[in-house]
Amino acid sequence: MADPVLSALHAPQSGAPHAVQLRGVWLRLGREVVLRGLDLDVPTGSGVTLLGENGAGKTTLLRLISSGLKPTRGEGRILGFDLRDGRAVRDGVHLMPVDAGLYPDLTGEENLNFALQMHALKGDAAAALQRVGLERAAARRVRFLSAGMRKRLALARAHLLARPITLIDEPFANLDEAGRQLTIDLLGDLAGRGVTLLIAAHEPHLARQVAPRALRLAAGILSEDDHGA
Ligand SMILES: Nc1ncnc2c1ncn2[C@@H]1O[C@H](COP(=O)(O)OP(=O)(O)OP(=O)(O)O)[C@@H](O)[C@H]1O
Repeated sequence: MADPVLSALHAPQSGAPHAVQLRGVWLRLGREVVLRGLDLDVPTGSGVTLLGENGAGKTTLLRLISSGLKPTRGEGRILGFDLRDGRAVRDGVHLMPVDAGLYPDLTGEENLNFALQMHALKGDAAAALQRVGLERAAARRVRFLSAGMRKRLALARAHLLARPITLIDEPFANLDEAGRQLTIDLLGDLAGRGVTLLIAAHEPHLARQVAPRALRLAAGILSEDDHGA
């Protein structure tokens, strides 16, 4: 028998179709209940800035949307797929984690080409490295790059993959002024191409330039934030 909640989520919406839909999502990690009954609708092609204090659950929510964590309770659809269908969800979603999530023993260029291969995509890794000012890091192993250089490389990867849902955890950390502007340019470019962006950040004035809608996580509850601009 069809699950009534999932069926309702799957039903045509009156407005734009949604890239992300969550209904009554709870998530417990160890002894802690991090998410408490979240409802969320993110229209396809829109941008959301996710705010909240350290430990509020922003990373946890991004991991849930990317299928890296399963809800303890509740339902959801990501690009129309059941939230629990990890294989389908992962193909359409890219998560750039806060530590960049690169392979330290591969070079910059190898990291980009490997990511393209994993998604059966073609792309110009050399041009992507040039765009983020990392031409000279192309042949260097990631373990020898600085934190800011890794962040630039991870941004280049997110831009190159341009997955329909792109989740970015703290894109501005470790970056210099030019790197922050570059990040806004690259993420703005993705937004302009119709990518749905969710950005967890402590710099709402920067993130909201490309992901204007602000949501705040506090005590496991998600609410609209009109004061984050
Ligand atoms: N693997 C884990 N096991 C148990 N608890 C965890 C685990 N990962 C995270 N937590 C807890 O979940 C809560 C939310 O953490 P999360 O990393 O999602 O917060 P955040 O909003 O991203 O914080 P920050 O702004 O510091 O990056 C924290 O209290 C954290 O201790």
